[in-house]
Parts: sequence; C-alpha cells; structure tokens
Amino acid sequence: MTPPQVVVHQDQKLLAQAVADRLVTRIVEAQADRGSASVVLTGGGVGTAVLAELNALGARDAIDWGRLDVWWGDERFLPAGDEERNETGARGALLDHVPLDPARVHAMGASDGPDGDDPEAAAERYAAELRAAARPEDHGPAPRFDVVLLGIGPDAHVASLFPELPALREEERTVVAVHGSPKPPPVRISLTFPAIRAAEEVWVLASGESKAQAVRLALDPEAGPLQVPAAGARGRRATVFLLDRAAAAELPPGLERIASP
Ligand SMILES: O=C1O[C@H](COP(=O)(O)O)[C@@H](O)[C@H](O)[C@H]1O
Repeated sequence: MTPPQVVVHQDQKLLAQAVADRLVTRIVEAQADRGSASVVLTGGGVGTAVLAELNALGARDAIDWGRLDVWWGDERFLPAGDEERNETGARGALLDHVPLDPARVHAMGASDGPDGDDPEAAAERYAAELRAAARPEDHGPAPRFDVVLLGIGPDAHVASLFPELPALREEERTVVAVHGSPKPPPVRISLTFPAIRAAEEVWVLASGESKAQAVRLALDPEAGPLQVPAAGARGRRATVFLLDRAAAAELPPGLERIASP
C-alpha cells in the first residue's frame, strides 16, 4: 500500500470541481482499459457537490454512462426517497440526469424495501449483490472498485464507520448494519474496511475547518482505525486526500502535498 497523497484546493467549490474532473478522467481510463468502470459514492456535503459539478461538466459526455457501475459506501436506513438518504442526494445531483443503466445503479436497501425494517437483511442483500458483481480477477467477495469516494466527519468517520463501533472490527463481511450512529439517523448500512480496501483508489474528500483535526489524525501514521476510522481507509494502488485549505489547516508543514491555486 502506498502512502496517501494530499491535494489541497483553495475552497470547497474548486475542490468539488477538481474532484469531478479527476473522476471523469479515472472513469474514462478504466472504461478504455477494461470496457467498464465502477465507482462508490459517498453522501455528505462535498460528495454531493462533486456530483453536481460533474453534472455541469461538458466533459461528462466522455463517460460511457451505460458501462458504469455505481455503488454506495453507506446509506441511512430510511424509506426510499427520503431526503436524508444518500441515494436521494446523488440522484438529484447527477444520477437522474445521465443515461445510466438502471441495472448498474446499486442502491443500498431502504427501510420500506424488500427486507422491511431489517437492516441486517438489507446489508446481507447488498453483500450478495457485491459478490455477484465480483469477477474472478477481483479475487474476493467484492469488485475491485476503480474509485471509492469517502466523506469524512469531524469525528473522522468514513462511510458509516464511526469511532469505536463494532463495524470497524469486521474482517469478513463486506457490508454490515450499523446501530447507534452518533450522527442521525442512528441506523445505517455501511461497507466495511475489507470492501473499501479492495478498491484500486480511495479518495477522501474534506472541506471546512470542522474537518481539519480529523484530516490531521487520518494522515497520522500513529493513528489507529478504531479511534480514527479514516486512518483505515486505504486503496490498493492509491489513497488520495482531496482537501480545501480550511480542511488542510492542521496538517504538519513537512507533510508532502500538492497544492492547487
Ligand atoms: O453521514 C454521513 O456523513 C459523512 C460526511 O458528511 P459531511 O456532510 O460531513 O461531508 C458522509 O461521508 C457519509 O456518506 C454520510 O452518510
């Protein structure tokens, strides 16, 4: 595993635009190499802003949308269409505006879905969908996603992996139900570290001073993922922290970073 790279942009708008550009490039490259691409979306402020910027980009037409698999890193376990669901935000910002193949949009279960109000069953259903999508060359129970996008909370949570909760200790299952999330709503579904770490690239997105401490800890080689979940989110080929200046404010001066104007 290579050490994380850090890229700093001036503000949230420029950060979201730059990540959208980067995502187009990565998807197009993967489609050229393998014929299709896969991305894992995040909810949250910057994650949704990236999708809105991607929707506004002329370059979005370079993507073959019918050959893109869209997954989620986590979901709030609420009824379908609820404004608080990460899926709802992603659909409004981008997914409803591009010609995706609906069979390749892999939303996590809703609390009024086929499993009823049973998040464990919905998590197992998602794990089965990941297993079915994994190719022999992925050598595991989940696809080697091209890119996993992750927001980060002020408590350094990523996806719905919150400090000290049991989901962080999961070593086998790729998806789990999360109960007692300190950030509402309390019940969620989340990819686990084994699924996230199967990705080729993990991109951690952070904007604003409220994330500065979490970002510093996530990049501290001494930090452990049970207290600092973002410290455990790493890709096989690359891990990139894409930040705005406010989120990068507490990084030690020696840390290598690429700054943008
Ligand atoms: O609850 C969640 O929060 C995080 C971070 O959101 P932000 O608005 O502080 O950027 C997000 O990554 C996650 O997907 C979401 O469910």
